[in-house]
Amino acid sequence: MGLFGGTFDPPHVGHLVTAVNVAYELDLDVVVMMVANIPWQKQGTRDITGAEDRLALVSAAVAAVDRLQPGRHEIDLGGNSYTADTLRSLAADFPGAELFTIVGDDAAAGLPSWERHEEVVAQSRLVVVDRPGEPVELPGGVDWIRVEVPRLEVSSTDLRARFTDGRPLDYLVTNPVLEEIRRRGLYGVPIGQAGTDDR
Ligand SMILES: Nc1ncnc2c1ncn2[C@@H]1O[C@H](COP(=O)(O)OP(=O)(O)OP(=O)(O)O)[C@@H](O)[C@H]1O
Ligand SMILES: O=C(O)c1ccc[n+]([C@@H]2O[C@H](COP(=O)([O-])O)[C@@H](O)[C@H]2O)c1
Repeated sequence: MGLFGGTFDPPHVGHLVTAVNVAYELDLDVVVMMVANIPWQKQGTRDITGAEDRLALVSAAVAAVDRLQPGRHEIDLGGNSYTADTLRSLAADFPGAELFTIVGDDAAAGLPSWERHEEVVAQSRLVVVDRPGEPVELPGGVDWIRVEVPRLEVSSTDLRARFTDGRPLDYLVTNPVLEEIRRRGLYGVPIGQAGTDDR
């Protein structure tokens, strides 16, 4: 089972392409896209969309995708989200499952700063995918599994900026996610904006 966690504010095609390709390459039955409740290292740097809204976007993103599932364990655990606790919770729910923690190389570089990171390494195999840009030095002492996936220069930060300044979102974010954003009036988009639905 793969654990692919994130803030997903919002989820984009870079996340989805990563998750399906890692599932395929490592022959994982399921990859859980785990929505961080409080991404403590990002908190304070900007306003973060509510966790239930972000979960609804991830649910919309993966609804039609085999092997991908939305995860609400971190929301249910509450408070700051620590991957060490998430892995424990998944291990309790799926006894005996081999766990793979999947991260982009930017997140991988930060592993030593994670809460009880040695537990993360002990409880799971660490999988890293490269994002576009400068190669990142991976923390030592970890037997990283590197998986090549199509590198897409997409980030949630860029998408939020596009919502603000009106640049196109097409092909960077999937239509079900855009519809859910409109339904919920997130990122400054008027609720039920014309062209989607009238709710
Ligand atoms: N384009 C991408 N390709 C591969 N992995 C990605 C990509 N974007 C994000 N990731 C990985 O997905 C996980 C969750 O990322 P996150 O939700 O923070 O997205 P983000 O686009 O980096 O967000 P932000 O721009 O707000 O920091 C992290 O492991 C991150 O490295
Ligand atoms: O466990 C931690 O302390 C920890 C600190 C920072 C990030 N993480 C995890 O790394 C993943 C990517 O995080 P982020 O903040 O880039 O969305 C996500 O699963 C987070 O829960 C985990």
